[in-house]
Amino acid sequence: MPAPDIPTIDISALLDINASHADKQQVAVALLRAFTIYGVFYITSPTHPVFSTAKTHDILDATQRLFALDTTDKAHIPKIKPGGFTRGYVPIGGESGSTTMELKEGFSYGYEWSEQDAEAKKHSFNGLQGPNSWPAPDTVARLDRGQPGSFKGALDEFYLNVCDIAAGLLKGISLALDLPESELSKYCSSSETISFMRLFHYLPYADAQHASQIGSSAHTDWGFLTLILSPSKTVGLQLFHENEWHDVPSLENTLVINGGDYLSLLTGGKFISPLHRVVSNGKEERYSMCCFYYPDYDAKIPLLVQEEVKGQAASGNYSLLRDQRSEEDKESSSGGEDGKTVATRLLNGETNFGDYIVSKWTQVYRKGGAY
Ligand SMILES: O=C(O)CCC(=O)C(=O)O
Ligand SMILES: [Fe+2]
Repeated sequence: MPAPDIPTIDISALLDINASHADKQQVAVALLRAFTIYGVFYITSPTHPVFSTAKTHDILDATQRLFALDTTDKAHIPKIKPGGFTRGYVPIGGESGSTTMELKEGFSYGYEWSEQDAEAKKHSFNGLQGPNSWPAPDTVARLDRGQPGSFKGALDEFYLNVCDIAAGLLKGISLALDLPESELSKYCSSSETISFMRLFHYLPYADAQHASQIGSSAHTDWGFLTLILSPSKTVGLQLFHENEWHDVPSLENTLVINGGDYLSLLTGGKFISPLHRVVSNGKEERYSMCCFYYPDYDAKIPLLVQEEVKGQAASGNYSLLRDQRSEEDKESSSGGEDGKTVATRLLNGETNFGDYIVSKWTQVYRKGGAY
């Protein structure tokens, strides 16, 4: 299906501390429309480095070099583990949001603590904070291609820049909700230390029905915002809108924004957390760089919309509130609280966002995985 008329919004005013209130308000109006009709849209800001062809090339190049490593090098990158804190290599089949095999490999990294900070903080890290898991130093040196520090440098810079863009977007979203500009930032005082970036390499598969294999199963994202760069022009991300799947093709010098479940719940469902998936055209590989921007670890669902939120939860469309464990894991676990009970505690403000997300990552972890 051709894509619906998904807008591209120039968010420059939200990134410029000297912008006028009227300019920011204009962006807020566009955001309100995009979030309430689609939940997915493109953003750009022509003078910001993230939206430049040169920086897009750098980050794609670093991503492709990483996934081009041979099996032995990849085997030395620590693999993601169950338990919530997701850093390191995601092998093919090592994760799924459903019972379908997801044909992708990934690399997950986030805030780069200096060694001293990591050492000093190690006893007080929350369940979503901790040091990154990079490839072995000799592998990183090869990825640097003669320019020491360039590989990690490109990835770190991209992550921090994208977090800044997310923080800017929150101002516009606050205005779109008729709240003071700084309102939603209150829930994100240390978001960049628990949010993270995932680099993905999707492999082609032949199943045109996407039943036995898929790139990423149909799901909604759990957090505040997801910001996606995918320089490949091939088929990939799709949005479920008005009962049909629509392609969301990459557009030059833009990021795709996906509203997350947390944001949708804050707004009592007014802002859509869209159902989306990643599929293959059977021929081409695809690369994407996705930043999952979270609220603070101890954020709750604010009381302001609590009653409406309970209503939304009953409709059951959020992946955040669904049990995404494999059938095997559901069968083997007995006794503990079921997913629904824990989700209700989140909605009642009895559970932190962070503690809850830790349990979600464990749900989508799959044993094994191939290189
Ligand atoms: O790779 C993409 O474009 C999106 C991936 C995605 O939806 C996810 O990992 O949550
Ligand atoms: Fe997603």
